[in-house]
Order: sequence, then structure tokens, then C-alpha cells
Amino acid sequence: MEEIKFFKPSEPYGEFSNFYYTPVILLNEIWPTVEHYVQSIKFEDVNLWDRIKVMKAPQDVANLSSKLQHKLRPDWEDVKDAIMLKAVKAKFFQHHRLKKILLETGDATIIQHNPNDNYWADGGDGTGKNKLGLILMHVREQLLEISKDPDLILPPWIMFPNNDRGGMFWNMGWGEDYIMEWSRFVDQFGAEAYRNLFPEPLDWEGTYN
Ligand SMILES: Nc1nc(O)c(N)c(N[C@@H]2O[C@H](COP(=O)(O)O)[C@@H](O)[C@H]2O)n1
Repeated sequence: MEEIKFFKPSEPYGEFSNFYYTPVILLNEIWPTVEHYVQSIKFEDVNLWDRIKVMKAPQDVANLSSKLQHKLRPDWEDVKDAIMLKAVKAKFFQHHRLKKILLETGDATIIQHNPNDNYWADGGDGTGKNKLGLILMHVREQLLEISKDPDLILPPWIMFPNNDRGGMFWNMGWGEDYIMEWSRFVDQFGAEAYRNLFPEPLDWEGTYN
């Protein structure tokens, strides 16, 4: 079985790192990286979230969080896997390019290779739990259930299920760019054929007209 190991964002498969710079929309807000989101949610104090969200480097975010361990929400150990899954899923559903990279790993085992982390990574010698690698493979399965074709651009209601069609998100920046890229893809693919794969839900009715 092929193994894919990753760690630093600048290295091969660095896109899988939580430190990789790519925005994610969660809780109706845009977070600069998965790391910014996960480290914020560790705390109940939302003022800390605002402080973290504007920090540039994910490493600085992780350093600040480790200094604030005494302020951790009491249930963190119970909820951390679910929160990480939610954030990683958002990242790979919200970005077609990243979704494609993940799907193109086929059935390879994905491993976060970090000697300093026995939980999210392999501990350097394979004794770690590699939870982030397991979560990435789980998200890959979820994507495969929707389509096995890495090049297929998925409909906005699947990529961004929490963004209402009538919302401002679709009229500017990232949301508008996504709709334009998706529309071009649907035209090339053939609207009827695409619609057969992905009939629009009620609130997106008229999209293919
Ligand atoms: N690229 C990279 N650099 C580091 O220095 C790292 N520690 C990681 N790993 C990520 O760091 C987070 C650690 O979470 P906890 O503070 O233990 O809760 C986690 O997102 C790892 O994936 N990556």
C-alpha cells in the first residue's frame, strides 16, 4: 500500500497540513487556515477567537494556544476529533483544487509525519495515532461518495451547504468566483447531463436555466 507522508506546508502534499494557507468558512466566518479555526474553538472566550483570527502565521497561533492551556474549554478532549473533522471537511469541500489533490491520492495511506506529535501525527516513528491522516482519509471517502471524478466541480449547494443561495456570499469575492468557475464547468460538461448527476435542491431551483 502506498504511503503519503506530509508535514510542512511548503513540502510535497503540504496542502494537507492544517498550517497550509487557505481560507475556510465555518460558523459563518472566514478563517485564514484550519489551524486558526481549531485553535480558536479550543477556548470559550470569543475575544480570543478575534485575537487569533487576525494573527498571520499559524505557528504563532499554535504558540499562543499552547501558552493558554489553562483556559481550554473543559470538554476539549471529548470534542476535538469532531471539531478537527468538521474543519478539514470544510477545507476540502470548499476548494476544488484541494479536493482534486485529495481524491488523486487514490487509496494511499495518508500520514502526518511529525516527531513532536503523537496524536494528530505519527510521532515520527509510526507509534503516533495519526488522527489528522485518518481524518483526511475519512474526508476522501466522503468526497468519493459524491463523485469519483477528481476533475468534476461540485455544485455550490454541496460545497457550501451553509451558505444560503440568497446570501451576499455569492455576490462577491470567493463565492462569486466559485459560481463563475462552476457555471463555466457546467456549460462545458452539458447542463442536462450535469443536472442528471446533481438535480438542484428546491432553494437552488432555476439555477440550470
Ligand atoms: N505544519 C505543522 N507544523 C507544526 O509545527 C505542527 N505542530 C503541525 N501540526 C498541527 O499542529 C496542531 C497541533 O494541535 P494541538 O496543539 O496538539 O491541539 C494540529 O493541527 C497538527 O495537525 N503542522
